[in-house]
Amino acid sequence: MTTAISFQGVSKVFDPDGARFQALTDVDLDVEKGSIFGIVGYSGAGKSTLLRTVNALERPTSGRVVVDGTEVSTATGTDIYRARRRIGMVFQQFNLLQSRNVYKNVAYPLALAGVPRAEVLDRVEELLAFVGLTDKALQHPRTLSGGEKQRVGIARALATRPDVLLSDEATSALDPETTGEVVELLRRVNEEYGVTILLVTHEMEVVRRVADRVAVMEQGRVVEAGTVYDVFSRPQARTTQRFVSSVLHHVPSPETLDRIRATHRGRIVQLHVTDRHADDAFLSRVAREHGVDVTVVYGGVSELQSRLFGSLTVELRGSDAAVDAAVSDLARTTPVTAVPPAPAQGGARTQTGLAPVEEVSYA
Ligand SMILES: Nc1ncnc2c1ncn2[C@@H]1O[C@H](COP(=O)(O)OP(=O)(O)OP(=O)(O)O)[C@@H](O)[C@H]1O
Repeated sequence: MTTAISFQGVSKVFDPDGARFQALTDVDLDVEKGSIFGIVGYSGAGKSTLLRTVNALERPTSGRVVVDGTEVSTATGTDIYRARRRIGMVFQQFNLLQSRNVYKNVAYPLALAGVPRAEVLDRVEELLAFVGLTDKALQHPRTLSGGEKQRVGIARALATRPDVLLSDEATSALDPETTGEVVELLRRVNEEYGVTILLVTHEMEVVRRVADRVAVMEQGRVVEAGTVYDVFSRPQARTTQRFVSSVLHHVPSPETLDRIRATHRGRIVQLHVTDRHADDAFLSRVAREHGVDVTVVYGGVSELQSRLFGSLTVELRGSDAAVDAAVSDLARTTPVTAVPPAPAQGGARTQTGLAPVEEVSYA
């Protein structure tokens, strides 16, 4: 893989007025050229600080940040100026110049770079057409909707033909429909201009829709990273499980599980479904071969990056030996988690809703 952005042991300590605060600790990540890489985490996790090291708006206290071969973390003078021209940025609050119209906002970085006027005109026209705002060129930002303002922000960020686009919560101020439009636009920026996108968000749905890979941050550290498929289908860290459960509803909440338990007296297990099961009537085969009844009592299957994944909660009924054999058989192709009887009223519950307490894994 060709690496566009490399974070190598990046740590950042803020020390305003002696109040030392460690915002980043030993972050190691590589972002592949031409990919969309999501960084998620709750407020204060250090996402923006990490993003801002890429264009040297923040300097690491230790470690290195390398963008297309240039070590931006130590670059100064013309080196940093040159590196920044290759890196665009969009912000949650758009950061448009209110006194200038849409055309002049998009033209601004080109004017700063001393690009000849005729060239500026061509580039701005092209970009306004790309983001669908040709007819708004002479309007001022205050007359635009949030989605339109962000499209101006994206056009402006692309003006100098960057290789990398940094998106800092670009959709967080937008409603869900407008978020979808902006996410779609980011996908086109990636596909049509080949721009590598590093995208900070607290919205897992945005990552699900558009990112190739994702890193989950907590208290300044990366707690999990991988392809979007792997992270969504088998989240490991508790924070990741919370984020994933906010957008996927394949797994019953503890309350729903209690209700299921009350009406289904057989053995209840939860199964991960992956694309290994795509054309496989695995449940009916297991039922037939082991002479057990299998009923799906909860679950769902989604498609992510053109691959299947999900979770099924099933009830198995038959003799203990037959059910044991069926569970062992299922566990050969998928992780199986046994669901114990519902706890008595007031009993402990998991916080995430991803799996009941005292689960027994057969995987
Ligand atoms: N210039 C600064 N001086 C002191 N502390 C800072 C500074 N910038 C950020 N921090 C602190 O570093 C921590 C991480 O902030 P950061 O903005 O990177 O988090 P985040 O994950 O992007 O969260 P949010 O989405 O709320 O911005 C926060 O506790 C924040 O208060």
